Amino acid sequence: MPTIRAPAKKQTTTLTVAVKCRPLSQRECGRDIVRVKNNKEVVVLDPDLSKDYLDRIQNRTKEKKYCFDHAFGPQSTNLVRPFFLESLYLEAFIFIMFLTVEPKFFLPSFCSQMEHYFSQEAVPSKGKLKQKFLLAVTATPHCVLVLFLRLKDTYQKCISTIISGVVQGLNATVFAYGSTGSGKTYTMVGTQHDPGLMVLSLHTIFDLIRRDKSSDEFEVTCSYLEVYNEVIYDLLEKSSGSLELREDPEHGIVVAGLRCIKVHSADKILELLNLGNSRRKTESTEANATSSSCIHPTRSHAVLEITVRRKQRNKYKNQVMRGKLALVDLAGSERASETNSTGQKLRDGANINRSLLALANCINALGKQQKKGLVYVPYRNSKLTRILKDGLSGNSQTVMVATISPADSQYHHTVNTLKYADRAKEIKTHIQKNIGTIDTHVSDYQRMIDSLQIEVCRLKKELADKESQLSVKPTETTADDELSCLNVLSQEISENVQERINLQKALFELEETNLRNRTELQHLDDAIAKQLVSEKDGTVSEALRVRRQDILDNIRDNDEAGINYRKEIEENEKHRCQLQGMIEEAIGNNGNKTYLRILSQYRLLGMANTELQFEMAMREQIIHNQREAQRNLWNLIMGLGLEEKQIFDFAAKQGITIEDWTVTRYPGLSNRGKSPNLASGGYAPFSYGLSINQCRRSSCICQNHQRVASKSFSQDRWDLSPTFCREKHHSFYYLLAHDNSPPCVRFRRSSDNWVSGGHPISWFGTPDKLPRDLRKSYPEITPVSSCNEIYLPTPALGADFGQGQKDIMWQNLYSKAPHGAISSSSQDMVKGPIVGHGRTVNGFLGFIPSEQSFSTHSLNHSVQNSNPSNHPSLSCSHTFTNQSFKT
Ligand SMILES: Nc1ncnc2c1ncn2[C@@H]1O[C@H](COP(=O)(O)OP(=O)(O)OP(=O)(O)O)[C@@H](O)[C@H]1O
Repeated sequence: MPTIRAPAKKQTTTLTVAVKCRPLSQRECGRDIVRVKNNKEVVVLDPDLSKDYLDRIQNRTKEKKYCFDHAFGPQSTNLVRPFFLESLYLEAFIFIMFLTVEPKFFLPSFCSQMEHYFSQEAVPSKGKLKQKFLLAVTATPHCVLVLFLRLKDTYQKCISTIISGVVQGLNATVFAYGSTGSGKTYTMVGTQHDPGLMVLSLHTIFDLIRRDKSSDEFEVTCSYLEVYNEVIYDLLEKSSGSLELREDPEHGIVVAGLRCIKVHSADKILELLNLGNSRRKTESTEANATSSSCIHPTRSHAVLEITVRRKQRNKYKNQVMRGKLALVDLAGSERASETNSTGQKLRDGANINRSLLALANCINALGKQQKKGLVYVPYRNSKLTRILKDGLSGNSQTVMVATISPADSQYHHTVNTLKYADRAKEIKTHIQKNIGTIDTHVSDYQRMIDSLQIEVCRLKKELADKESQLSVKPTETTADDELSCLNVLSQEISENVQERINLQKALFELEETNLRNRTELQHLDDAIAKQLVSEKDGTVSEALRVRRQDILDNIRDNDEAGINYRKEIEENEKHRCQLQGMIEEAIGNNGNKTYLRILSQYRLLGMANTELQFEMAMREQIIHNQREAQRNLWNLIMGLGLEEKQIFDFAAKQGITIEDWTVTRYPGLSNRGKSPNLASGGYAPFSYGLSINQCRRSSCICQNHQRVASKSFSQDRWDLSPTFCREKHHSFYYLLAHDNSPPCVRFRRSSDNWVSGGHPISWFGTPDKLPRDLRKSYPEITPVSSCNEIYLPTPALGADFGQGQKDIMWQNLYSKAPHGAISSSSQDMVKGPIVGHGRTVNGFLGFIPSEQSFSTHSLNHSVQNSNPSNHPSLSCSHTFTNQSFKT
């Protein structure tokens, strides 16, 4: 029996930002300009002491003040404070001494004693006692409060809560950001006497595992990598080559080939950590030689990743929770121009700054996003931001530790760091337990990759055999030359493919962002129109207008970025054609054609493998959407106010088992009518998935709330049904209307068509857009066969969005092709069974006929073509159509 599980609850949280100011070092002979107040406020004084009183009171100073979740002054250490160093401990000490010398206060009859002292004149030393009593009364809450705050102040407290989450299957990221020599490594790695966050968190993890009372099985693994010059190296390997980033549907961004070591104690990881640290790239720069206390600044970004797998032994036996803790020590954020570096050093600086600039841009965009709507976040601009993507906006509880120096010479760096930290406060992440599930089509892809890899191995072997045969031939040198030329070409072509994949993914994300922006714009327009109608004087709320303008700006910015990406893809394509031509020529001119052909085939297979991985990444997005849809379905079920029993009965009738029911109580949706979308007739902010079914086939989330017309054969009129949901999910396609006619239309996927059986026959499209004369000529749709086949006119859907589909061939909509027909463009009619379709881009529905074979050339076409159904993401998958879309 198929099973469904209630989705894990998602919790939105903001980034925790802590600032740590290191002590002034002996090498720095400047002034201390940083003040930390109340463990939260950071004041940076104006470094210019010559400013007169007037300047200061008129606020013409460069003094800056920021407030954060935590702020640590120069005296703070990574774990505990030295005793008696701080006034708190002194206060506490005095108080304890006071209590010890006055044992009467410990008596149980404390209150009555006090009454006695103050009511009876007989007590000779009343004045002294009263004084002591008042001191005790005022000191107690003060000490307790300050003690509490100070205890919270330690780093252990600051991050231990998120670390306990890692053992429960949550993700967490901690990264230190700051200029060179500001104390990032000290904070993250620490010293023997003052261990850093990496060490402390490891101890916490193992402590938690040791203290765990359940019978669950734990497995801790760790990896340590560095990003240097935009190249990823494994710090746990002695001489690691460069590693590639890959997007895994289940685990997010992963580094292919990175060593992951199983560890059983914190000490073992510390050993590895020390080993890895000794391999990090360090350099001495001008900036540091003069201005900082750091002699060998690190030039790379280091990421320690600790994964805790928890195999449950209770009733959810097959569940595996997987928590991930990423601890990141970034390189210094100073600008390359400030380091007076040249040559290799300048290149390092530029690359470090490229990563940090990309990180800063992501922080800026994410910060802006919280205030202004959806902004494209350029994660793809550097390896670092791709690695940190989850930590910045995805499923992770994240702590940013901004490190600063108190020296006046570092004023600009300090203020810059604090500015970014301040923006980062706005960033929101969504945490959710990583509970292991197995997705069938993901494993299908994995199987395909595996078989491709086997094929690659076979060819490799064949190649080696050929090579050994060739090595005895006299024409060795010429062959070698040609080979090395071919190698260079192949290398270039694989880089070219990688670049194109990155560009397409970026474009895809960008369009997703803008799609959501457009949906919000539509909602805003509706809201503004409603307000205009209801308010007679025609005044529209300023907030709505401002928001609308912001979204329009974002759309424009994103569109511009999209145009650039498209241009880059075109360039990339041209380059690829040139390279391919050169390879062909090289093969043609060569005597050892068979060998070269194998070599070329081997390279191409490697590329196919890469493209397949890209395809997997796209699928991941679709899976993500499906999960989102499933979550919304749960919301919807909860919103219907049905009894638990009713839902279980219904599910049982459909042959579905519901697992883990308890976690699905979503706030605000517990009662019928509470859902704003259902009750008010407004549009739902997201697509609501409405299918639970056993078969997992192709999938697609469609644009929500598009007006759809349906025509019932019993009545002779069109019913305009503005849907609040329109979604095809797995092998069904659902439509719900706000009103009651028809309340729900469901399309089932038959062996080769979409069938609407038992429900009114419906036509998808927008009749108001249907030209009048055509309406006359095609007054109704005739079912093609007895099983009520229907056609989904994709151009008509596109037309609803005004996406350049003016000349729609309406006759296509009524074609009576024997196997069902869906046009993949406005002009062509493609015959053949529909095996699935891709995804909506700008509200456009794209279908892929299974029997149509696409060449890589279609990619080129799709990039230039304004038809959104030919989106590059779809085209890329065309290469694999026959395997990947047939289910
Ligand atoms: N909280 C602190 N207490 C005492 N010393 C500190 C503290 N923070 C940093 N330092 C000292 O300041 C110097 C610079 O620190 P660190 O190497 O951690 O800087 P960094 O920001 O990691 O530099 P880079 O960007 O080059 O990696 C070191 O000598 C370190 O011992």
